[in-house]
Amino acid sequence: MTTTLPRPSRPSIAPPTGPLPSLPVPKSRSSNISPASRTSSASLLPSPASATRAVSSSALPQRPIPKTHSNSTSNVPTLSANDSPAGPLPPGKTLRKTISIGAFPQPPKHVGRTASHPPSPLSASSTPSSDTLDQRLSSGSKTTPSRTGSVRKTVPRASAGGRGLLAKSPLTPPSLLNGSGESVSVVNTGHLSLPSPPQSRNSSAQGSYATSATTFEDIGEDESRGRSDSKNTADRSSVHKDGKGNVLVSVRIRPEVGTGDSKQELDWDINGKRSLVSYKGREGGDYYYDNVFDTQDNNARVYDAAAKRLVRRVMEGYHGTVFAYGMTGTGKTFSMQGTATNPGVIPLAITDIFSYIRETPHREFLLRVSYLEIYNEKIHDLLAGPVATGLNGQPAAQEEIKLREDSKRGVYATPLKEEIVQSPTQLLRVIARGDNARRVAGTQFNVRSSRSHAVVQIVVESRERVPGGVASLKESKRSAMVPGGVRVSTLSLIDLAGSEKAADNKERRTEGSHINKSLLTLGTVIARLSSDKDKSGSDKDKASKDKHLPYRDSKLTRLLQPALSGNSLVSILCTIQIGSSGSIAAAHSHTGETLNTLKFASRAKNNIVSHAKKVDESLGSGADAGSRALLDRYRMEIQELRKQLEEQNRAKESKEESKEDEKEREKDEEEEKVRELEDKQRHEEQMLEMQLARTALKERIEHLNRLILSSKSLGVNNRSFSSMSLQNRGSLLSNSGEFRPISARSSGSHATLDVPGHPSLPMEGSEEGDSLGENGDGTASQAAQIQSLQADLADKNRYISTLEKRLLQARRSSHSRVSMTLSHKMAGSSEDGGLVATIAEKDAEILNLRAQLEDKEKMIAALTSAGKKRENAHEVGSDGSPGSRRTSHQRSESSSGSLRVKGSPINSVGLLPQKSERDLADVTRMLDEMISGRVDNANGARQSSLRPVTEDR
Ligand SMILES: Nc1ncnc2c1ncn2[C@@H]1O[C@H](COP(=O)(O)OP(=O)(O)OP(=O)(O)O)[C@@H](O)[C@H]1O
Repeated sequence: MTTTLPRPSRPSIAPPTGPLPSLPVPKSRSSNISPASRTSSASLLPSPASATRAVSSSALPQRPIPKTHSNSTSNVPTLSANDSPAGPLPPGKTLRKTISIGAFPQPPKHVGRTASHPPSPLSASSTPSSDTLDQRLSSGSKTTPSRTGSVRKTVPRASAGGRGLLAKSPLTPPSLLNGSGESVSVVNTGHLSLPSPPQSRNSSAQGSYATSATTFEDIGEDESRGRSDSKNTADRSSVHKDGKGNVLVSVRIRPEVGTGDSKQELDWDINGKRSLVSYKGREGGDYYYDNVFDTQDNNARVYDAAAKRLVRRVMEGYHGTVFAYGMTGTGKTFSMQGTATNPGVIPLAITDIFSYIRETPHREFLLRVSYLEIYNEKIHDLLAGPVATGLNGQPAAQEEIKLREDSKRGVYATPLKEEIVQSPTQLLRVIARGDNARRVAGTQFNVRSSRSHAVVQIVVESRERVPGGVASLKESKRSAMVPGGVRVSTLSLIDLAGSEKAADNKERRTEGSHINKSLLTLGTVIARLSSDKDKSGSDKDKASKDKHLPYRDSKLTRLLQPALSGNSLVSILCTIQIGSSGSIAAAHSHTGETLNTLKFASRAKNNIVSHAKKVDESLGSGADAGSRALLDRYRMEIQELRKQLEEQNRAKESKEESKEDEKEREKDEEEEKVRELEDKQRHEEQMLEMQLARTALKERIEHLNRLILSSKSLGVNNRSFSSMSLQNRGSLLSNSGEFRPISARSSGSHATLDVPGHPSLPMEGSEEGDSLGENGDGTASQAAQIQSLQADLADKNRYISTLEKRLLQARRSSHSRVSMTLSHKMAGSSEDGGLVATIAEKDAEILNLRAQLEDKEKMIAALTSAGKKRENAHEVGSDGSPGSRRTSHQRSESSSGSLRVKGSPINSVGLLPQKSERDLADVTRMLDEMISGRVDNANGARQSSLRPVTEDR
């Protein structure tokens, strides 16, 4: 099984808690109310129609007084023995002397019925006990020797009669199904509030349904338990053979209203225990039926004996039909619907249906209900709701409901609304709604006479549940297998309109003629069933027989065709009224009608042959969608929906996956952005660092340039002095012309960057105490200068290497992090170009600095060698030449003199030997060239290197 269909509310053991259907006001409708005005029928206030009826009812005595119809031109079907299509019956002869009994319920032996203690509607079944049956069967006589249990002896008339009429009086409690909102009382009675008939109504295995598991194929067995005499054994065999056991006929006598102690009543003998009705008057005789209910029997007993078993069979898969037949006002509606305190066949069947469902956990059920009426030979849907009003204020034309026939469904009305119901309360509400819409009117004989035949159809679909619990249910769902087919059976509960004499009112007369005509057709069909039954043995014959039967003469017989022709289990409840509380004429009329009803019942019992079989379980597949059981269609729909759900789930999952992907992508993008931001920040930091480094470098270069320029300017202006300048490098010439050795380092101090390890330099213009040297001849000063220059050089070297390192770092990080990351995005951008250019500049700067460094190293080397040579020369001079020790003044003079005489500076001084002088001159020249050349280069480079930086800024 692939699906689990909605189950009727299982915990219905508890009383229904919801509000019960709003019940209609009695007499709220009349036949002169058009279908369009049906809506008003639900009103709780008396309607004009009810007022009309009130008048008509008040015009009548408390109980309708039948008129004398001796010379009436009535069109009532008078199915007397003489004019019966079945042929005349001999006077005084019963139509049926032996009966087919107990086809439906088998009475529990312990349950008996006593006249003084009418059974409670909730008590166990009170069908006649087997003793009674035995007694009845053993009598076998036309006359009834014993009057035990007869109406005369046992009926407390006043109370019974009072109950009868009051039920339909506007002041009396309304009918259970069409009363006026007696929901509380309904609940209080317990009939509907305890939807657990197994306990309350003894439908359990211990009760009257001890054989509930049997089917109608078991009927022979059931019957054999209820009969013992040979006569009935013979009858039983015939019953079993021809299927008459599937037809149950019961007669119910309505209690009298008023005193009712008329002579007519004395002519009747009602023996419920023997299921016998005896009439001693003209055309009298004994009439045996399956059940005879006397005036004390309540609806529960009627249901238990006449319908309960049939209802159970329907639940097991048989079609079943229960209908009430009888003269107007005899209690058909009372028996079918009942009252709040005395629920009838319909509500009791509903309770039993749900009890059965509760007791059958291995099957699942689906119930749908429809409710129609045949009024003036037209079918109306009682569940269709109010008829819409057209533009002209007239009721809109409704599609006519027609009867159709197919092999699967038999005869059915279409289009007809079907409602799926899931609880007894819901089903009762639906039926109450239909009752509200049904046409009723006050007549001479019944203040609330049904003017139509009403048909409630409950379709029961059921199928086996999946055995093995949830696991196998899942398994079968997966394989889309259905464990069993769907069984569809129908329970038809029919309240016929009563046959009646011609009414004064024209409308009533029209209605009456239609009612009577259809009832006459019904009688005719049933009578002909009897005449044809011997001729038709086979199915083929049956079909040809059906053709000759006038089913189509009326809508009622057409609708009942499947039941009457044997496809259904049938239970007929005939209602009669034997007394007369009116005039003698009325009593006569009653007697005639009662006898007609009794004859109809006997013919039905004798003639209707039912071969009802359990319906086949259809697997649903193959059949067209329309004819498929709803349970099947639901299963397929559920499968389809489940498939859709799975697809939706899959789509949702993939959507969620892609959503997650997108989220991840977004996350990645965010991370990328953060990374880029960090890179950018780092880049900016590096740029700042580089700029700082560049500034420092620039200043350092300026400083160095200043130093170099001062040396150069000295060397360039006076070549001879340049040699001195080598000695006094870094010294400044005082205004007075005296040499005042000043540390060259001091001039650059202001520009010195705070380079780690760089010695702090003295302020510009400060003097060094030992600037003249310890000898005062400049030798020491030169050495000091050399030292100072060396220290300076070391500083520069360190600084340059620091700068180099930082530049290298900057370049690396720029290349790796910034340029690499951004190059693909910002390829060709001006910033990138600028960066590359900056790096190139830095490289050039480094190269320049390196070159300067080299120069300086060379200078130092030259100075060092010059210093050494001078020392040597000095040593030579001091060996023998006086005046070798000169004042600084003299030296300066000679120097200046040598400077002045370009090309022979040393000669002019004449202090150094020739070779040494030449060497020194070479060195000096070389230094001059180097300095001038390098400084020019450095200046050019500086300017070029500074330019972009300035531009950058
Ligand atoms: N067994 C009964 N016990 C008490 N009252 C009864 C019984 N049978 C019928 N009555 C009362 O008799 C009146 C007529 O009954 P009901 O309307 O059921 O007759 P009917 O056969 O349906 O008539 P119609 O064919 O005109 O519709 C109602 O007031 C009903 O309460």
